Amino acid sequence: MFNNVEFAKNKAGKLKPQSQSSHQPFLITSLDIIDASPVGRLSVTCTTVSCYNSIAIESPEPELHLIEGSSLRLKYKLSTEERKLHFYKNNNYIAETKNITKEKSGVLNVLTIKSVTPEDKGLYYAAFFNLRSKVTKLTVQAMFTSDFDPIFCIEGDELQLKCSVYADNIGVKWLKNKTEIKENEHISIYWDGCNHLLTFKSAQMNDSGLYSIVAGSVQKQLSVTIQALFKQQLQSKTIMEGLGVIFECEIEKQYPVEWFKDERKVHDSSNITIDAPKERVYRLTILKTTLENKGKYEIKINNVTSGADLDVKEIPDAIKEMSEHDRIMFLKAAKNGTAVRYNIRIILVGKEGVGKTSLLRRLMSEEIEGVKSTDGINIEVKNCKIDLHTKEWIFTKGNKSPLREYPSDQYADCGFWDFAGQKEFYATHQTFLSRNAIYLLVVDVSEDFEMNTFENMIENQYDKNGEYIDFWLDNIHCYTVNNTDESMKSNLLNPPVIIIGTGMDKVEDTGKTKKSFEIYINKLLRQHPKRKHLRKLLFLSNTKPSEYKKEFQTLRNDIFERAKEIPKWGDNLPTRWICLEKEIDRLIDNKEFVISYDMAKGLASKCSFSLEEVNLELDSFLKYEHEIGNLIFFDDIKSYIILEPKWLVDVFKCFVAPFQFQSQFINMPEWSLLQSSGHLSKMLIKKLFTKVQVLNLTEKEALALEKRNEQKTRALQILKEKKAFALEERNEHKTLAMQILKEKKAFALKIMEKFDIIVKPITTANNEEYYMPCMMEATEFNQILETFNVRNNKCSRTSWFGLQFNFLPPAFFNHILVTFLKKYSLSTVREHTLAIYRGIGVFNLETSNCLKLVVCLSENSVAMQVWQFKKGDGICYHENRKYLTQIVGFLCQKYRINIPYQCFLKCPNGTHHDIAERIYLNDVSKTNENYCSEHANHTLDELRRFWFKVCIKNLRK
Ligand SMILES: Nc1nc2c(ncn2[C@@H]2O[C@H](COP(=O)(O)OP(=O)(O)OP(=O)(O)O)[C@@H](O)[C@H]2O)c(=O)[nH]1
Repeated sequence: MFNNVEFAKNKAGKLKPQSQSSHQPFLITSLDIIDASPVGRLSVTCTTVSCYNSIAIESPEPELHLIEGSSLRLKYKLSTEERKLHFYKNNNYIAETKNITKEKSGVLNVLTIKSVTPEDKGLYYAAFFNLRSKVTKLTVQAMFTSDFDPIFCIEGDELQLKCSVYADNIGVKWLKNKTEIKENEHISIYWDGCNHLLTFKSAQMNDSGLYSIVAGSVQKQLSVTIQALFKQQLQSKTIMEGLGVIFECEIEKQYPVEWFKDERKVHDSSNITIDAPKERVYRLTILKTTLENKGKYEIKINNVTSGADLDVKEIPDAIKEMSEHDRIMFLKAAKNGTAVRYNIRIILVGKEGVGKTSLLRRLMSEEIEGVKSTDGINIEVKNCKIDLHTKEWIFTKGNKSPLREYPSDQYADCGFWDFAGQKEFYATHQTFLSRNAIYLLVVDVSEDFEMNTFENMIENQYDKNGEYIDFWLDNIHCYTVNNTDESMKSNLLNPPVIIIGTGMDKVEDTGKTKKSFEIYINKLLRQHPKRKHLRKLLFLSNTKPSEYKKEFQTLRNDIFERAKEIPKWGDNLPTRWICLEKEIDRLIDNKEFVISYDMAKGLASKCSFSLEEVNLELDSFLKYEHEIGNLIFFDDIKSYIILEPKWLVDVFKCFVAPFQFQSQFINMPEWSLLQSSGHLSKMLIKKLFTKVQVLNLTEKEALALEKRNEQKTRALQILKEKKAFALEERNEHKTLAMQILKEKKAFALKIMEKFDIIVKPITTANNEEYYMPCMMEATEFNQILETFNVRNNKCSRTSWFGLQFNFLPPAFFNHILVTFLKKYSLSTVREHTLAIYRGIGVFNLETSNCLKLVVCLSENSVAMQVWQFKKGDGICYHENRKYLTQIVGFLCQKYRINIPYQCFLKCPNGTHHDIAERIYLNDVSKTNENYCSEHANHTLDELRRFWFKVCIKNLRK
């Protein structure tokens, strides 16, 4: 029995002896509670007690001091092998973990902690029931004496990772993603005694992550977060040349900055401002971009760079050549975005019946059965698309989607204009020719192509192929445009011309024909600059093509390649302008060939043209479209816009009728009056208009046209809703439609007037009478001399003064003559008939009618002379001479054609059209002693005194 043994209530609620009076181990197998008082003390009776007098525990040292990371082995020896010890730390049972193992081997009980940490410090012992070992006090020295709090750093700033170890002889390794970090130009590793430092000179975004710091066998982790410096990066921009652009970025914290363009530092200049930062927002502004501003822009802040590209789109050439106001309107529209679009205009020219229409059909993959030479003046327009990447040509056939639905940045718009070859049309062709086109000059090589040059143009003698080639190349050369880099390199001129020799099926020896045609073209063009337009000679047969029609595919490829040489290829336009172009295409698809300005305004609003300035922007748009040949618009006759040249051709062809088609006018006495006097009577105008289909609709057609054209739903709605008033409304509507037709007729006349096809000479009393000199029959010059009795002794003639052009397009003379008609009063013959003839006008220089100025067209020349029916000695007509040269200068500017000329004089009785005796004013070999070889009695001074006040020698200087 044991008395006075104290028990304490252990955690598990069991009673355990607290202290023992004897050191003998004992085992209580049953315990009877005898008396429960006093509180906290129990009187117990032990019924069975077993004692293990022989059991003892041998303990490790009472104190141990370890370094973090080293291992701890506590070895306890139990005097019996049969029993196993349990281990405790700070009175808590120690369970096994990866790091903690317990082993028993015979009497040996070992507790192992593989790698100790400071958390392992405490009091350790082993126990077997209430038998306990001695306590071992473990202390652990931490390897790292610093904390490892997460680090936040801004990109570009210096990033430092620090740690301290407990002793100065301990090495530290820095790792990221299990790879040891080594020193390099951006990273330095440093230690000073116990302190270690890893430094990144400029933190990068990819420096974020979890770092490991290893000392001995201890590894710590450190989280690093790099915050992007730029809250808002620079954005790449595309801008139209002339517009301003701002590069802007926002950063986390304010730093000094530097801007670069293509790696060169950018400084403030008159066109570039670099703003001081506002609320961490940095800005570089280019006030007005030019093509030189294209490039890569970068801002460097604290070693971090944000970059963006600036693409400056070139203003289309056509816009550059327009007024300042139009350029401003264009740029305003471009601010809302631009897009690129590719247009190709192909103009087929050549003599009638050479196969232009057939060739066009072949190019469009159509059959040519039933193609006949066109009756009179005509124009056929066809469109297709070309895939810019695959170069595939897409035509609308069957149910395919309309061409306008192909995206304009991936497909080129290809428009063909096929002119009928009748030469009378040449009076008006300038309206349709464009500087931005590819010309297919079609020649039937089976015909005789020997050349006579186009002598006596006025008398309609263009009969040889060569004359046509020469004529068209001269005309096209007038439209020479600025060249692209590409064409400049190859010393070529735009617009490009491809000569297509058709009719190869009709020749016997194709090789010989090709060869002689090539030799012929070479001879024809010699060194003339017009030859630089020529890109290729292609020979084919429209009627008997090769098996796979390869020649037409070759031509398609050539067209596509040539298109790229034209300056307007890939023009960037405001997106809303492209939208309006598509709206116009839609109208053309619906056969609307002419629309009112109001209707165009409606479409422009639909395409988001600026509301306040819709008229101004629309005008600029229309001028541009006119310039590139997409439509016909005149700033001074705005009421209508011609969307398809066919409409204008229809009008022109009823007035400017080729000779062989004039039989249709046989029943019109007014037509013969026109031919003899040039007078275009009101009755004739009315009759001619009846032949223009679009201006001569039935009431029903007019009504339908009106409904479509103007989209005036008002009338329609009323018709629908108020059937009772239907009749009345219809009548009203009909009147409106007729009114529109009347307006269109007036517009057509104005256009013809604008093109100098018809003119109101100032002579006519009420100034309402039109004349059309180009349709008059030719009159012999001698006959005119007779009519005015010029050979009479009372009349003296001045010398001729004239301009000799390299090439004078017939329409150009028309313009000159009409300009004279607007300034000078025409002489009259037999009081009523105006002295106007085909290519000739006789004007009164003063009210007494004693001085008459005659202006004549001859081959490539304009010449004038004054008939003096009074003593005109000493009068100098230098003002009239200047007027002629001024007109030519003005017309060249107006029609943007470049036709060089030289001035000449000729003796009074000489024939103005004969080149032989002309004395050219820039020919210094001629001296005053030169006599006219035709009459051998006038000196140069005698010839010039009529036209020049200053000495001719001075003039040459
Ligand atoms: N043998 C032959 N006949 C051709 C060739 N090309 C066209 N033709 C025929 O010549 C005639 C006139 O052809 P078009 O294509 O209308 O000629 P065009 O140049 O358009 O004529 P215009 O409209 O009057 O200017 C038609 O009967 C065609 O079949 C060709 O290469 N060989």
